[in-house]
Parts: sequence; C-alpha cells; structure tokens
Amino acid sequence: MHLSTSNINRELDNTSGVSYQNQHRFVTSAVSNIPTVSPLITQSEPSIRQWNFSAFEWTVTRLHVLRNLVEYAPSTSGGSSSESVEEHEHEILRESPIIGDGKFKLEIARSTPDDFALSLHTKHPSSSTEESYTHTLSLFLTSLIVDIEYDVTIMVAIQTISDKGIEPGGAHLNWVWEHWQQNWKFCQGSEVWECSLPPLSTLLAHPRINETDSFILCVQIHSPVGPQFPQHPSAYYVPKDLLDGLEASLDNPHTGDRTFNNLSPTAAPTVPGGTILFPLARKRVIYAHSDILKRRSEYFHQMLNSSFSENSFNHWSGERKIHEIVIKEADFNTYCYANWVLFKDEDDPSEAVKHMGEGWSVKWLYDRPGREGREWEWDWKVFRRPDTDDAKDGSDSGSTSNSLGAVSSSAVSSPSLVSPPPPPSSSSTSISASSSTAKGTKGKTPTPILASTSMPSAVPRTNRRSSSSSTTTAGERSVSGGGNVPPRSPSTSARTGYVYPLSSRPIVKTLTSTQVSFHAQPHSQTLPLSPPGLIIPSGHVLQPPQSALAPTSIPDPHPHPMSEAPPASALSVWLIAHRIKPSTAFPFLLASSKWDELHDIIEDYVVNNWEDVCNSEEFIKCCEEMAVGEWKVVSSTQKALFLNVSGSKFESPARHAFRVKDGPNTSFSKKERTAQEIVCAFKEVGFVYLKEHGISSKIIKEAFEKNKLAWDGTFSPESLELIKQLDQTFSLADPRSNRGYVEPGRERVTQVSDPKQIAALRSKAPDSKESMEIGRDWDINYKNKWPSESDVPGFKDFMKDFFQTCHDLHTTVLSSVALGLGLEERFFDSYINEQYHNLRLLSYPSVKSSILKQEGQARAGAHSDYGTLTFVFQDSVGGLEVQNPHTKEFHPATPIDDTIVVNVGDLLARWSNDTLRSTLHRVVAPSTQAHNQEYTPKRQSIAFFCNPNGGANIACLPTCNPEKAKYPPITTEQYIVRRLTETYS
Ligand SMILES: O=C(O)CCC(=O)C(=O)O
Ligand SMILES: [Fe+2]
Repeated sequence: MHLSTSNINRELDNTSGVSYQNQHRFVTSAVSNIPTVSPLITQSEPSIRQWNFSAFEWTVTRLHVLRNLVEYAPSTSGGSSSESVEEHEHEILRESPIIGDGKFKLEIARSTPDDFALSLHTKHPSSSTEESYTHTLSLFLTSLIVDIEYDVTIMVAIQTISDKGIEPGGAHLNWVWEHWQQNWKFCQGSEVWECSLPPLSTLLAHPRINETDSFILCVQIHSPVGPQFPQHPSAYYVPKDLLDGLEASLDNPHTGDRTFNNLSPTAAPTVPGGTILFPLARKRVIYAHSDILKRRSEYFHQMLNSSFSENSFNHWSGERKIHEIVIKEADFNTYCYANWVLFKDEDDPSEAVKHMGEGWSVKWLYDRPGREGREWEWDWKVFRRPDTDDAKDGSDSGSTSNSLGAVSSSAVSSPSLVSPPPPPSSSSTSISASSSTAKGTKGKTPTPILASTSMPSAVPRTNRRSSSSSTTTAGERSVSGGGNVPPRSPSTSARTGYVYPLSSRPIVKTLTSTQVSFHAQPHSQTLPLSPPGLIIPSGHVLQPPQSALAPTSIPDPHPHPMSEAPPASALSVWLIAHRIKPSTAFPFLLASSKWDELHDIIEDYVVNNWEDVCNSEEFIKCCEEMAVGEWKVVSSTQKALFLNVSGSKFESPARHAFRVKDGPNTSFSKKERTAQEIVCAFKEVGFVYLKEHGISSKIIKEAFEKNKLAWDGTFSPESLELIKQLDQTFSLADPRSNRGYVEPGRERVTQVSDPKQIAALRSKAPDSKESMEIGRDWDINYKNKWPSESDVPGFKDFMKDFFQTCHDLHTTVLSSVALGLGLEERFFDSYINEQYHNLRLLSYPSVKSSILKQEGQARAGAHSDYGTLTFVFQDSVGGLEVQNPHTKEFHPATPIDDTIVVNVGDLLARWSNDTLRSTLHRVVAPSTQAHNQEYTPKRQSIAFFCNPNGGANIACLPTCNPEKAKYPPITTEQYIVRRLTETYS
C-alpha cells in the first residue's frame, strides 16, 4: 500500500491562510488539517475563526463485491467518465442520502478515476491487465439550495472499522485516506462537487479493510461563519430589508419625483345575497420614482428620457420637482411600478370585465363642470360607460355622485353602499403641503382616507409578489414582467371581436411640486400619447379626454405612503391580459387560473402563439418554477402543458386539456377546433388530458370506491375464488377471454415480443400490480365472472354501466379524431359499435421503494397499449409516466382532478399509418415521492382499453396516405390476441 504524507501540497494564501488545492493524499498521521489559523496571520487580524461543521459517516460493506462490480464490470461506453454498473447489486450505488440538514445530497457512482487516483492504483492480484483497474468510485455532493451561494470546505476521508466497531465522532486515527477541498462555492451552475475515491483494489490492500470487508466513508462539510467569510448572497437572493426599503419607497411623498394620478378601483360591491351592483373607483395619487419606472418599463424609459423629461421644464430652484402622470385606467401603476398583481378570492371577474373595452377612464373622476364644490373628486365613484348620453357630450346630467354611473339611481343611492363622503377636512391642506413639497414636510401627519368607511371592505389576500422575489407569501407566484410590457398596438380579441383601447398609455404632464396640488396647469403641456385611431366598441375614436387633464383643485386627501394596496381586481388582470405578448403570456396564463373567462382568453392566446410563447425566456422560467412547486395554483391546462413541455423537447407539444362534450349547441367550428387540437396532440405526444368529458366526478368516485373493494378484503374468499378460477381458464386456454383476476407478477407489459425474453423479464422484474379484467358482459364465448351480489352489492351493475359510459366516450372521442384526420365525423362508428373493449381495475400494492428503484423494476413496465384509445382514471398517488419519443426521457403524467388521461393505442396508430402516436408509458414510483421514503404508497387506477370490433379490418385510413401504407391489414382480433398471448403466455 502506498502511504504518504509527502504529496500534501499546501498552498499559502495571503488572505485565508493554508489551503489545500484539491489534492488527494493518504495519511497515517493523527493531525487534523482543518486550517483554522493562518501562519501568516497579523496582529490586526482576528485570531479566532468560526466554522459550521456537519459530518456524515457511511459504512460501506461487501467491499469485495463492490470492487468486482466497479473494477471488473465491462465498460459500456468507452471512456465516459460515469458508466453504469448493475446498481442494484450494491446498495451504496443506489442510495443517495440527504445530509447537512437537508442541504446536500450524497451519491456514489462508478467513474473513471482522475490521474491522481490512477497513480495510486495498484493491480488486483488476480488481474493481469491494466484495463481491469480503470474504474473507481466517485463521490458526488449536490447542493439542494443553489439559490444561495454557499462557500464550503469539504473533507472526504476513509476510515477503517476498528476492533471496537464504529468509533463515535469519526476519529481520524483510523483514516487511511483523506481529501480536502478548500473554498468550494456551491451556486447555480456549480451545484455538484465530485471527488474520485481511491481504487477499491488499493483500499482492499489495507489489511484492516480487507479483513472487515468494509470501511467508513466520512464526509465533513465546513462552512465559515463570521465577518471574515461573508456568505455572499447570489443574484437570486435579495435581503429582505433591502426589499422592505424598496417597498417603502413606493408612494413616498418625501422621495418620489413622479405622481401617478390614476384610478384606484375597488371590487364591485355586493348587496346581501351577493348581487353585484356596480364597480367603483376613486382618484388616487401615488408617488413614484422615475429611476425605478425607467428600469421597470421600457415604455417609461423612453418617455422619461424623451423631450417630456423634467429637464425641459423650469422649476423653482432648490425644490424637488414632482411630475404628474395621469393614468387613465385602473391599477396600472400597481403592476408597472412594483410588479405586484394582487388577487383576492372573492373577485368576480365576470362582473369586473363586463365593461372592459367600453372606455372606463379616469376622465370621469375629473373635472365635472357644474359640480358643486370639488371635494367629491377624491371620493369613490361609480364607473360609467362612455356611450351614455352624458358621456358622449361630456355634460353633467346628474346631480349626485351616481350620475357617473350607468346603473340605476336607486341602486347607486343605496345608502349602505355609497354614502357621499364628508367633504375634505381642513387638515387636507396640510396633507397637500406634505405631499407636494419636498421642503418643510417634517412633522406633518397625513389625514385618514376620506370615505373609506363607506366602502365595503375588500380584504386583500397577501399573495403579493415583490419585484425581485419570485415567491409570494401565499405561495403563489403572481404575474411577473408586467412592468416590462410596453404599450403596443391594440390587438383584436379573438373572443369578442372588438378592439380594446390601448389601456396603458398614460397622459403625461409635468408640473412643479407646488403645482401638483394647488395650481392649474396649462393644458398645452399635456401630451396625449394615445395613438390615433383606437376604436372603442361604440365606434368612437378614443381621444385623450381633455377633462382628464384638468388640474386638481382640492389637495389630495389620501395619506402617503398609501396603505397596503388592495388586491388587483380581475379588471386589472384582464387589462394585463390584453397586453399579453409571447414573452409574458405564460405567466399570465398561470396567474389567471382562478378566473375561467380570463384564463380561457389567455389560453387561446398561448395556443395560437405557441411557438413564440414556448420559446420565451419567461416560459422556461415558469416551467422551472412549476417544477419546484412554486406555482401552487395550477390549472389542469397548465399541468397538461407542463407535462407536454417539460423537458421541452417534444417537437411541438400538445397544448390543451380538451373539451369533447361541448353539448348540442356546439358550433361546428368549435368542434373542429377541438378535433384539430386532439389530433395535433395525438400526433405529437400520443397523450392528452381530457376534461369536461361528461363522466361525472360522482361516477368516477364510485368507480374508485368499487375498485377498492376488490382489493381491500371486502370480496369474500368465495368471490375471489370465482374470479381466480376464471383467470386460470383464460391463462391456460384462451387469451381472447381477457377477463378475470391477474395476480401480481402475472403480467409483464413490455414492447418485447419474443416469448422467451418476456418470460425472462417476468421472472426477473414482474409488474408489481394486480388487476381485475372485465369485458362486455353479453359476450357469448367469454364470460365475466363477478363477485356474488350479496358479497358486493351493486358491483356488477355499476361496472356494467361504467363500461357502457366509457364506450360512449370512446365513440365521442373517436368522432373528434375522425374530424381531425379529415374523415367524416361518424367514420369510426361502425367499426367500434360492438364494444370489444376491456375494463381493467388496477391495484398497485404498497411496495418497498428500494425495490421499485431497482433496474428494470416498475409497477408497470414501459409499454404501449394495443387498441384504439385507453382512458386512464388515476387516483392522486401518481407514477404514470410518458416517454418523450425524441429524447426517450419519461415525464410524469401527474394526476389532475377531473381529467382522464387518454392515449392512443397501437391499433389506432397502425390504422392511421403512424400519423397518430402510440407512446410508451409506464407506472413507477411517483416523481414527487421523497427520496428517502421507505414505502411507495399503494395506488389505484382504472384503465378502459378501447378496441375496434373484433372482426374490424384495420387497414390504413383513407386520409393517412394509404398508397404508402406501412402495415398490411389485420383484424382487431388477430392483432390483440397476438399481443395478449405474448403478454400472458
Ligand atoms: O395505472 C396506470 O396509470 C396505467 C396503466 C396502464 O398503462 C396499463 O395498464 O396499460
Ligand atoms: Fe398502458
């Protein structure tokens, strides 16, 4: 054995003292080499350093077996650094413990050793060639917290097991090898640290290791603490106090240099009983900072650097200038300035969006000629529609505040809802002084918000996302990037067909601070930026409202900074939605999942612009965030999208959870569209989630309850016997029966067709599941065997009904497929009316996770199904995975409430000349399962395998290039019997 201390290479570093630069060494000494004190330390430097320290010991046994596996197993891919061995043959290669308070994952794998390890390499006595030694083990330490940079020193050592067994504390007396890594920084892009271990043959030359056939692997992670070793925050980590500081600058009259004069909307108030009356808004001033605005928004960047900038105006020397920006629509500042979009549960989007596109405007909160007094301009108002007479001519037709609304005066005057606020108190003058002038503001106390008590209180949910943090307090991520959405040409809504006014263009005027509150501004300074020709539904060209530019006559009575912003209404989200572009569409889609109507519109946009959306950076970011569970509220569509795009290498992913039961009034175009989408998904992925499929959740729930009865001991032994008897019949005699009970280990789904290979697979890694197979109950040749009625009342009737229900759905989905393939809608009907299907109740018993992790083991091995379509109803456990045909990677088909997973089977693929894809899938331990979870929980699923009629001739479909048919015609029965025989024989 080569033992040495001579190759310790100490490199002196002036700042941190001794460091061992990635050197391996063998030591026999008892000296600890933790470099706590530098020999170059000076008087001025602190003499004490602190380290956090976590240590981990891993006893590796069966070393000879491991050595043989690692060093003598053949190379599989000449020279790659990490090559697979039969991992299941040694536990150390399978396990990956989490250490250091969950911060690190430790793994050991076979690798090609680096030069140093090779130089330590000694020949195995029984080996004659060098090649047999070219592999060793490497240890991999992966940081699980890469969003924080983490400086560490790592030590890996190998220790013998002493006579007394494992000594407490990892005493280094018995270390036979150690390796130090100084100053390693775990961060994004550098998450894994690797270290080659000495060749196992070399270690086995150590008498004690050889004798005990084991050693202890010691891993220590040292992280410095204290000022000498700051844990540098990464770009992704912003200290909370910094964020708080930034937040405090929002609407701060002492520092802001811009005011936004905008609408502050509220949710439409409701009367008891929930009827929504009308939406309200009031004028608000919000102080902002041009520096932030410019950086947050390309639009403001251009605007504030342009000729409208402050430099073009005179101002009182020495006085801070405050420039006013009038925003015509609600909540713009909220998202633009701070990147906050707030949602609240009770928001009713359908109400909030009712008036969208109808010109809601801040102009209605401004100058109203003839109004007595001006104080009311700060009060809550009812929005009005611009197409009322009053709106058109701009005259004032009412005498109370409700004249601004389009709602009936009786509703508006409901005193409990909109009692006119008291006029501003004299203290508002002091407010205006404090909010408008930078000088002399100290000691002024803001006045409480006027009229706030008359408002229904909207309790905000606090799921606000700060501009630099990606999570929200409620765990939901709200829309990001909104502030970077520059105004753009209005787009036509596919749904409504009209053009929305460009909502984000502010009207700008610039005034001095004193002018903000007290003095009229010359209108000549106003710069309407709305582009010409914007059409509102009534057909009016939207002009910048002159009234919106009117000066403020009564000082702003609201306190600043304003209190916590109320949740954004659905209106503001709606507004955002109409500014969507490919780069922002996906987060909007995620954020809007609670509001069906809004969500549908964004979804349309995403689907129609899919290529651009999925190539955007924000989309990739969202996928990553979804993968780590940052988006808590995720709709089925998003999950489907995620399923289909995660890995993002599907050529062009399927995009929808589809509605197939659109009802009798469904227009042809909608049906067509669904058909196109389904066929598109079947071509690309072969799998879709089906929602709104028409099978009620009650029925599905009951199916699962009944399924459970078959496996939880409810069936009497007699009933089970009946079912098993049948199984024997068909197993031995006739696979066409395909009915009965299939015990664990009986089936081995696979793509392999050689019976010998299947048998070998079955004995080595059988599917760990059991199932009960049910066919059409009226078949004259093959009989379902049911449990006795007294044993499980209603079981048989329910399953028969369920069978019929699934058959009906098959007909519906195939009619959609027919349309999508350019066939007559009812093309398949006569091929599928005999219900030659198979209903499979599946149970996957709880199993030791380590078994499922073994090579080739699965709850159901990778396979494709045989028929036309399969409907898979899953419980919530998960584990179904779908293979990306291009990358061969498997992606989880995560259970989604109220959806059915539908996949194309081989016969439909064959029928369509492989236009539709029959994709490999499998059932394994759920991807969400914790690493160290000892048992994988039991799982239930129900699969309905749809087939064409037994005698149907499956020959290339007329629209699928029959002149280039890849397969000869075959009947369903011939094909399925062949496959079943392979699977069970
Ligand atoms: O249990 C599942 O989720 C799928 C089962 C399956 O693919 C099959 O039985 O063919
Ligand atoms: Fe399957």
